[in-house]
Amino acid sequence: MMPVDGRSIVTADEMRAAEDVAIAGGATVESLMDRAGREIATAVRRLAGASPILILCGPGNNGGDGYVAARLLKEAGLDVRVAALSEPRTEASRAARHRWSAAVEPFAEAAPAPIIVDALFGIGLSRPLETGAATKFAELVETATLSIAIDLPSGISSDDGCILAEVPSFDVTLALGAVKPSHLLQPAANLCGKVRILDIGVPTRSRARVLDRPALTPPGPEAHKFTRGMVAVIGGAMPGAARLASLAAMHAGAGYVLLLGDAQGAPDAIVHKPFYPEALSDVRIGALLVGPGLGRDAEAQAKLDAALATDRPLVIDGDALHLIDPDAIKRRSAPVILTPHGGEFTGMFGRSDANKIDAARQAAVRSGAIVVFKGADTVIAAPDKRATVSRSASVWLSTAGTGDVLAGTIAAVLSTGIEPYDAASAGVWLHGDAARRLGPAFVADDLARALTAARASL
Ligand SMILES: NC(=O)C1=CN([C@@H]2O[C@H](COP(=O)(O)OP(=O)(O)OC[C@H]3O[C@@H](n4cnc5c(N)ncnc54)[C@H](OP(=O)(O)O)[C@@H]3O)[C@@H](O)[C@H]2O)[C@@H](O)CC1
Ligand SMILES: Nc1ncnc2c1ncn2[C@@H]1O[C@H](COP(=O)(O)OP(=O)(O)O)[C@@H](O)[C@H]1O
Ligand SMILES: [K+]
Repeated sequence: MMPVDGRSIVTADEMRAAEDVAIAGGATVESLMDRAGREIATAVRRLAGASPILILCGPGNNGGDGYVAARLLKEAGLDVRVAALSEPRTEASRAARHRWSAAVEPFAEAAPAPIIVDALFGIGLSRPLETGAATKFAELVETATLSIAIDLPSGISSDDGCILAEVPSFDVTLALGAVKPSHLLQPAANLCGKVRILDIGVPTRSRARVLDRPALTPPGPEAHKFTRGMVAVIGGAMPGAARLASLAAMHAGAGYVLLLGDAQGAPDAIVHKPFYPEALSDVRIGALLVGPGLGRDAEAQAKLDAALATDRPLVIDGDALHLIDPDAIKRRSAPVILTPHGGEFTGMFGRSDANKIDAARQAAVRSGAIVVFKGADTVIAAPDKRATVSRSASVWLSTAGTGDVLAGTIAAVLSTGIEPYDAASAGVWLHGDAARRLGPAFVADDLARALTAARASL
């Protein structure tokens, strides 16, 4: 059972293609199912101890995995029952069913059990479960003391984070071979519980990964405040937002933070001046941040235009995202990182039918910028189609000002000269780690200060 951080995210089609490569290399569907069933049995045994187990099997290969695991668990002496939604329909799952020597209970009549293993549907789910089956399924899962989904909780589609039927929430999901987008994308991700990967011997390839702890180095003995990274933050109509971003940049490790705007109440370490355009051409600026609390009037537009006209790496957030045209960003030669939440993203790029990973990728291609599409499932995407998805760090991030803190954090990492995609990813990780450290009901100011501990942990 492997943790998911840093691992590839694979769509259903990419998983099937990987399976085809394995089969072309001499494996068979039966041998893959045998390996998957063995890994599942080992994991379930570890999780379930000696408690009685009910395995729910569907008609496809997900069900086949369930029959194999049931047989192995029974051979190991555990109390295992199987209930099937319908007869197996694939050759491999029929063979697996055949080797299960005990009874198969009708799904509708299955009695509850302390441990429920859901092997109804995996990546092959094509429509919602029928109402009766969905109700029975929810009852069995909700009354269990431990519920384990094989590959995916049945009723969520693999690639877009959508829930097709009413799906109960699981304690553990065992992803076969690789995580799928719906293990990370909301709302489906919230039903998966703890996600662990089982190695089924099928190598996978993908341009998308789960966010991992970054490798940031501490300053060396030769460091001084400007080599550590200088961040300039442009203030505006709502000065608190730029102050929060500046505070975050300092606590995330910037060597020097210049706040061009109202700094009333900000720590003395933050250098502040009224905004003047020439300040932006200081070559020591490693990252310029514009947008938090900027306002949306002509003055705000003039500040944004001045920032765009520089050759400094730029983070664009908040109000500035409402003022900017994605095509104008593409004309810029210095790096740009955009940090929209859902509303800002739609305002800039329009509504998309693509899943959140592909929508972020398309936006990155269109703008030529790194796009940090925020939410409980933040996606970081690059114009070359790399994408990283963050697991939800803390639901308590849903409070005003945490986006300003993220923008300042990313600017601090970017100012050190790190590649923009890596800087955005590291910033999202630091932000999430600071939130995890704080627990419930923090405010954005606390979050900015907690970045010191997050940065120190690397
Ligand atoms: N990839 C790999 O490397 C490996 C994959 N493995 C495993 O295989 C799984 C994928 O197997 P799979 O393709 O057979 O799909 P699966 O999810 O079992 O269901 C498809 C069946 O369900 C049916 N059906 C769909 N929706 C329905 C509904 N609402 N209500 C009723 N029926 C519905 C659908 O019918 P159809 O849509 O064709 O009408 C079809 O008959 C994968 O998740 C993993 O567990 C491992 O064994 C080994 C290595
Ligand atoms: N429910 C949630 N779970 C996890 N993270 C969240 C949730 N809601 C918001 N966030 C995170 O909190 C931050 C909020 O940013 P944003 O909406 O721009 O806030 P603000 O504009 O008030 O600063 C983002 O980093 C986002 O990913
Ligand atoms: K399943």
